Amino acid sequence: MGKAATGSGKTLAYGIPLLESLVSEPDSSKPIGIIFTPTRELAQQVTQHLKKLGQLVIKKSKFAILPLTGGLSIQKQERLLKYENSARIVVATPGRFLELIEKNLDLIPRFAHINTLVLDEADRLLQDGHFEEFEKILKLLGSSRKSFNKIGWQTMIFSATFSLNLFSKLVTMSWKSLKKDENEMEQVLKHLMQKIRFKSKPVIVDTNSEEKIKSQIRESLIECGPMERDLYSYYFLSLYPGTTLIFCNSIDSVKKLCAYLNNLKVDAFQIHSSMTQKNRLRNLEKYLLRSAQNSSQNKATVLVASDVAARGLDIPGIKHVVHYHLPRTADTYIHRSGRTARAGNEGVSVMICSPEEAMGPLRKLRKMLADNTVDEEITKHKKWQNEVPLLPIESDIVNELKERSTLASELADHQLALTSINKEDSWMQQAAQDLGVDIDSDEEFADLKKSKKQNKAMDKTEAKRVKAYLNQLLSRPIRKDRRQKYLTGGFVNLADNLVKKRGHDSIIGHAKVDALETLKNKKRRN
Ligand SMILES: Nc1ncnc2c1ncn2[C@@H]1O[C@H](COP(=O)(O)OP(=O)(O)OP(=O)(O)O)[C@@H](O)[C@H]1O
Repeated sequence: MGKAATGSGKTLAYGIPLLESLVSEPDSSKPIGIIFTPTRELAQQVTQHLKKLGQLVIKKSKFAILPLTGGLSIQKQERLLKYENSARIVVATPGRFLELIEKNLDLIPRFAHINTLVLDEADRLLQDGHFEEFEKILKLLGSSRKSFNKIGWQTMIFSATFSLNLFSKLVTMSWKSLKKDENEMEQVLKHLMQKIRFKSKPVIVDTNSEEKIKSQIRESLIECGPMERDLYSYYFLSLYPGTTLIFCNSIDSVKKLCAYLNNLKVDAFQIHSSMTQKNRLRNLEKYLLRSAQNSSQNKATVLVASDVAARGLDIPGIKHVVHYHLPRTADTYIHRSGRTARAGNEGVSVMICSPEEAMGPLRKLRKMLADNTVDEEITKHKKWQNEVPLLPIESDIVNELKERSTLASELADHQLALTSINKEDSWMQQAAQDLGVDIDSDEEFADLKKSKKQNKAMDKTEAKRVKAYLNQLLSRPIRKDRRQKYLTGGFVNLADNLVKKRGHDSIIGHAKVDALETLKNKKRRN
């Protein structure tokens, strides 16, 4: 059982021994190990990671390390499984793996030969509803294995978090139900022993028993009204460009925020579970590519994501993680934040929350993340606000951004309403065609369509006008302290900064700033 901070290299901790086995048994076609991951993207990433590491030694088959995940063609996966020397190491999501072995029972004895079973992000299995498929797989492989009298395989489980408390819902959980962390590991072990049926107590390698959020992550907080999250996200991106990952709690918010940012000419891509797998992977690729182009120009590149991207993803160069909504549980907060500050780097994690959230869920979150090693007395008197510094907000810049933000938001609502109407329309057309009904002659259908359009979307000319006006606003540079009349007046000589290309790339009159440095300086002053 391996526990280590996010981004510390757990993949290779299990990957290297697996590859070693592969190299030491090059001529056998027997599977060596199965790695289970909770998401499809993570399975693809682990496959790439291991393939890269093994490229010089794995020569027998391109498919020796094979990802088997949902969302991609099962027929193709069935075909690849038949190739010689393929699937020596399988990286799978439990659902698809179960589907494959239930469909083709010959695969059960084949995979029952493995020596190693790895569960990445294993603590997810402790959560309700995540275990059934995995349990079925264990049963099928286990009973087949008995028939050829093999001793058990080695089970390795990994995560950055192993704690039952961390799964409690931050919104509904009461203060009293927060248990102290004593014997927490024991509780988790008991739980896992029942579920995974370890033969004996597992060896635990815990590289960070005290720290819950790694010290290379600078956390921070933006407090704003519940309807101002868009505006403050835009503010953050305008002031601190760089590769950023923004997490939202709902798919609708992901779609809206992505459209909103694109309207503001910020390069934003989205990823959420209701997209097709191909589009999810394509958007991740586009994000990586654009981020590489933009970082040389100091421009923001954003991935707006639901929690499908919270665990395990290793995207190089993410400087900032923004929690557009507070996550629902503390484990999600740790994993989301861990998408930055990877492989020894530093990074920033910013929570955007309303004052109401700050009084409830945020306080609970901070309590759960509090360092257990700190003297009880000190912790008791330590104000939770001190633990998460507020990000300094410059109200004149926020005011500058307000009008464009409102327009971009209206336009995004309009765009999303149009998309959903169009989708419904094509669905209705199809249904009508199937039933042999002429949809245009049906007044009820036409009225319904009309009222929906009136409720959600602007009319065409209005949308055009808003877009044109927004673009006009966007063509004007943002200026710090617009009250300063002349570029050469005031404390900061704006003209001089402009000529010498000093200062901020998109906010005239502002110094170049870096979120990480700002927070480091703030902490020093505190
Ligand atoms: N010894 C090393 N030296 C330098 N970089 C490393 C080393 N080991 C791993 N890395 C790199 O560190 C990054 C993070 O590794 P990995 O994705 O395995 O982290 P993790 O611990 O699984 O994180 P998470 O808990 O978020 O899944 C990867 O890009 C990996 O290539």
